[in-house]
Amino acid sequence: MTGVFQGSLLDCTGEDGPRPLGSARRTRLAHGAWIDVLPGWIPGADALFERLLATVPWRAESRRMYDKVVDVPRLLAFYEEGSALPDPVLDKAKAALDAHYTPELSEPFRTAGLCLYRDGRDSVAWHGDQIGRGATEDTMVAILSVGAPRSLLLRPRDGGETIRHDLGHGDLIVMGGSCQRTWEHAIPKSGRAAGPRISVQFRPRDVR
Ligand SMILES: O=C(O)CCC(=O)C(=O)O
Ligand SMILES: [Fe+2]
Repeated sequence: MTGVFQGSLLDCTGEDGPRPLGSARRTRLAHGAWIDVLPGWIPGADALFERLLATVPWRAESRRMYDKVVDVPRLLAFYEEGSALPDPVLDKAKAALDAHYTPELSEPFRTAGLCLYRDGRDSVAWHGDQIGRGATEDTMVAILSVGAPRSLLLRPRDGGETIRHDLGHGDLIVMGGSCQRTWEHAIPKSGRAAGPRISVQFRPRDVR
């Protein structure tokens, strides 16, 4: 969470596998939402970033906005339930998330969405992951960030202060409880020179 220094330091420890999720710090938010944050969760995150950048079949998407078709400002890849993830480190990450969160979530994470923010002009607008059950039920979305840190913002839907976490280099954030329906999140455009970042979102079935 604190950027290049911490990312590189943890990369040098030679540990194998994700750090224990028991050390994630939980912050309870308004309306029954919460976030868990664990900086430097994945050792070797900078190498993982390079591999994902090179091997994932990144797609550009466009979306209709009123009467215009606009490019989505980031590249995407989606791994459906049951499909092989693009890197063995992501299998380990998913297994660790399942082992830690299944008692609370009552189901495993099933899908992995990947976003590539090529530079500070790429972004995602304010939204909740509300396609499917996230609109009506408590759930979890776990996001692993690799590459250069970008700010992930969270704000309550009904107004209130915005929370910011700078995430990259193997950091983990898990959004839980009512977070997808009572809060919104965004990765705003950045005027500062921002290097590329990849996020991997693990979600349960029928949450998107
Ligand atoms: O890149 C991120 O950390 C957030 C991505 C996101 O919110 C989404 O794809 O729904
Ligand atoms: Fe999202």
